Amino acid sequence: MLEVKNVSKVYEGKVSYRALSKIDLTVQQGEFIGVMGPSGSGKTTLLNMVSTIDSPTSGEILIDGKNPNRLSSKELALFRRRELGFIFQHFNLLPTLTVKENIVLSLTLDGMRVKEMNEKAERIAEKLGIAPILNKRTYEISGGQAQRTAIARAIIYQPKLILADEPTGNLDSKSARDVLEIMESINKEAGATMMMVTHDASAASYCDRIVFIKDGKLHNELKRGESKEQFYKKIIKVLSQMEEEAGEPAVSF
Ligand SMILES: Nc1ncnc2c1ncn2[C@@H]1O[C@H](COP(=O)(O)OP(=O)(O)OP(=O)(O)O)[C@@H](O)[C@H]1O
Repeated sequence: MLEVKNVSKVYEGKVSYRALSKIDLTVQQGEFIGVMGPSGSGKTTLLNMVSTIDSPTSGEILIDGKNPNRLSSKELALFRRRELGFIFQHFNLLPTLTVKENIVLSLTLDGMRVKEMNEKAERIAEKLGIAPILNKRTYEISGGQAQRTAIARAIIYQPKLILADEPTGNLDSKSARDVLEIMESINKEAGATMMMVTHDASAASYCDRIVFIKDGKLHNELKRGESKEQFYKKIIKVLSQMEEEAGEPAVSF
């Protein structure tokens, strides 16, 4: 589903900075993969490459066999809208629109009929428990509701690949758990492939596999296999080892 082949990223500037170095990663269709590592290790850089927000300096990324960097800007906009779903830490909702309008924004851009859009929005909102707030503005809703709205927006096209950058970073623990359970069910029931960057070991324990990045390189990998609790303990162990090696905190609770 997703192939990251020998990808490096150098940010050019007065002093150029190599943020990623020769990353190889294959993600299977339907896999829920987590990306962890210390602050500044290159997690968001990797996610930005995969999400086509930025392009690698060398190497290539294939999504479902396609290299998005080879698409024209118009094709790329359509590819992003229809095949990728984005979930961010700060929700990135448009404050002047209602919850429903935010959810159906990409359908509006594609010229779908209003009745069909409303039906789709209502069906998804029902599933995510936000049906009662569809007509509220985004400043009238809680963080947990805002993230569910962002998830509804991300899955409206039933994308093959959903990318999440610290999706629980701004949520209390109950809302974080709700959001992770929703993401888990989208992954298991709709079969969407997911990639999530997180600092939080308990969020990461929802994944099937975690790759750990350190200094722009793949450092380690853990597969879930057993219970969330066992997986959580293993994740904490790797994070503490990384912390010891670096002499700085790599984990936040
Ligand atoms: N646009 C940019 N220009 C120059 N350097 C950048 C740019 N974006 C990121 N970097 C640098 O690349 C490195 C990796 O950054 P990145 O945001 O990918 O790290 P991260 O692992 O996501 O960190 P955090 O957990 O703190 O969000 C950092 O040292 C950062 O300062």
